[in-house]
Amino acid sequence: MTELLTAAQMRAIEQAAIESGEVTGLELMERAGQGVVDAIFAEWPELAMPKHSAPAAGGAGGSTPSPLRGSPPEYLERDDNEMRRAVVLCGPGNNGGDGFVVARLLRDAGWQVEVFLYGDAEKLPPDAKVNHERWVKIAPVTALTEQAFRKVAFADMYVDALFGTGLTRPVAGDLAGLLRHLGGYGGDDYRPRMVAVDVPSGLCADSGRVVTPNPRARVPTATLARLTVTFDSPKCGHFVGDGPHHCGRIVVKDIGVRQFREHKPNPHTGRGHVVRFPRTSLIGKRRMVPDERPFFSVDIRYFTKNQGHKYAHGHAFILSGGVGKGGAARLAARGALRVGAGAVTLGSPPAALIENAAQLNAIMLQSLKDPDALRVLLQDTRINALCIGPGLGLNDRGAALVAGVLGGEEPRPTVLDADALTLLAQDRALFDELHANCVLTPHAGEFARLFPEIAEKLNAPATTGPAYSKVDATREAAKRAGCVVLFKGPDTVIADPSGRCSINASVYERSAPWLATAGSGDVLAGFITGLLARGFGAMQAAETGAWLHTECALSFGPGLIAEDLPEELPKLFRELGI
Ligand SMILES: NC(=O)C1=CN([C@@H]2O[C@H](COP(=O)(O)OP(=O)(O)OC[C@H]3O[C@@H](n4cnc5c(N)ncnc54)[C@H](O)[C@@H]3O)[C@@H](O)[C@H]2O)[C@@H](O)CC1
Ligand SMILES: [K+]
Repeated sequence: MTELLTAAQMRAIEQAAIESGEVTGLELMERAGQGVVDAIFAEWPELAMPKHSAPAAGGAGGSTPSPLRGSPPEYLERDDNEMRRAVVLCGPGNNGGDGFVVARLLRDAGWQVEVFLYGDAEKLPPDAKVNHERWVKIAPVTALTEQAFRKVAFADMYVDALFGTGLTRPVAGDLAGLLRHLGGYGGDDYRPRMVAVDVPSGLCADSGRVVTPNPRARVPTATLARLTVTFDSPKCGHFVGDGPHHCGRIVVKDIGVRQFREHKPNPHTGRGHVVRFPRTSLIGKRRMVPDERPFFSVDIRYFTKNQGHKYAHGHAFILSGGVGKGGAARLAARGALRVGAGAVTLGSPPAALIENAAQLNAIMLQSLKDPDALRVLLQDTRINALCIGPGLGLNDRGAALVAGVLGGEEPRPTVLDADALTLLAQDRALFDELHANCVLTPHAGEFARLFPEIAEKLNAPATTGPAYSKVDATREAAKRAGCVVLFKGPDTVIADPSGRCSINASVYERSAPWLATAGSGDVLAGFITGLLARGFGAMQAAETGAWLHTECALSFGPGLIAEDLPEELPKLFRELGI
C-alpha cells in the first residue's frame, strides 16, 4: 500500500532531510522542478517535440520522444512562433520556488516562458528567492493580477505554482478572482493544459477541500488541473473530498527523501529525526511510488490455510428484516458466501421464511423471531461473524436484535450497517455496547446521525488550512466508537481506534461511478462479514472488503447491479492467484 502524507508530515520529512546534511533545500527544489518538467513531457509527449513536427495533442503514434534536455534543440534558432509557450504562475512560498525552477528548465528545453509572481520577491523564502534571482537574470517577472493574466496569449502549458502544502488561509481579493477564472468560472477552460505543482492552488493538501472565506460560496477558488505532480508521496487531499476533481491525475516524483520517513536521529548530532505520525495508507491498484507494492494484496493465507470442512472456513450469520424487506440481507449473505465464508445462514422472521426460502439455495435459512431465539442460535460457537442492518427495519425487533448481537457473553465480530446504524444513533446505551471487533459502515447521512458533532466539523466550511478532513473525521469516529469505522463514498476512509487509517479511493484510474447502485452497500457489508468469518481481523476485513468491492465493480464495468458484485469475485480471485 502507498503511504499518504499530510502537509505537516511532508514538511517534517523535508526538514529531517535538510538537517541530515545529505541534501539542501535548494537541491530538493531543483529535483521537484525537474520532476514536474519530466512529468509534463511524459503526459504530453508531443510537447517534447518541435511545434510543427509533433503529432496532434493526444499523442497519436504512440512512441514517447525523449525530453529535450542535454543537447540544444535545433529549433532554438527558429522564430518565436515555432516555440512552445508556457505561462508559469509563482506564489510567495516554496511552491513558487518550484515554479521558477520549472520555468528555467522549460526555457532550457527551448520554450518561451512567461513568469508571473504573486507577492513580494523580497519576501520569498531563501531557496525560492535564489531561483527567482536565477530567473530574473534570464527574463522578466510580471506581477500577477487577474487583469495581467487575462492579457497573456494562449500557451501550450500553464503551470500552477501559487500555493502548495503551505496554504493556511482562504485566498482573497484579486487572486481569488484569478483562481475562480482558472477553475473554469466564466467559461475559459485551462484544464486541458494546466499542471499543478504539488497541489492545485486553493485546495487544502490534507483535506482535499477548497479553503474558502465564504460558507455560501458556490464557485470554488481553486485551479482545475489535468495533471498534478507531487513529491515523494501523494498527500491525503489528493484522494479525499474535492481533491480528485481538482487534481485531474496524480504523478508522484521521487525527490530522494524517502529514507527520512523512518529516519533515526544521527547518533552524533541527534538531528534529522522524523517523528512518526499516525499512518494513512492508500488502498490502490496502480503503482504510485517506484518501490512500493503495486497491488493491495488480499492475504491469501486466510484462503489457503484451512483445508478442512465448510465450518473450518467460518460461518457467517446475517440477520434479515420483515416480509418484503429481505433483499438487502440476501445480497449481504451472497457477498459473504462468495468472498469465502464456508457457511452462511440468514436469520429471518418467521413470517418472511417462505419468501426467503424461495430465493436461497446455498445459503441456509433459520427462523429468528426475537432476541431470545438469537441467544439460542448463538450458542452455536461455529457462528463466528455477524451482519446486522441491511433491511432490518427501524422497529423494536430491530433494536432488540442489535442489543442481542452486541451483548451476550462472547460478542462475535460484527458488521453493523444501514438500519442498525440508525438504531445505534437513536440509543446511546446501545452505541456504548460496541466492541473492538465491530465494523460500522456508514454513508455520509448515517455518519452524521451517529457522530453529529464530528459531522458538523467536517461539513463546516474549510476556512483555514489544513482543514478538518474525512480522514480526521473517520479517525475520531473510530476512537469514539471503539471499533472500526468505514466511512463510505468514492473516497471511502477506514480507521480503527488506534489511529490506523486507510483510504479506498474509487477515483482516478479506479473510478467506478456505476458502483453507486441500489444494494451495493449491502454487498459490501456481506464481503466484510464473510472475511471476518474467514478469520480476518476487523480492520483488515474492512480494508480488503472495500478494495474487493471496487475491484469487482471495475472488473464488471458499467451496467453493474448489486447482484453482479459477488459474482465477479471468482474471476478476481483467479486473477489474484487465490
Ligand atoms: N516539503 C518538501 O519536501 C518540499 C517542498 N517543496 C515545495 O514547497 C511547497 C511548500 O512550500 P511552503 O511551505 O513555502 O508553502 P507554499 O509555497 O504552499 O505557500 C506558503 C506561502 O503562501 C502564503 N499563503 C498561504 N496561504 C495564503 C493565502 N490564502 N493567500 C495568500 N498567501 C498565502 C504564506 O504566507 C507563505 O508565504 C510544497 O508544496 C512544494 O511545492 C519543494 O520545493 C520540494 C521539497
Ligand atoms: K500549486
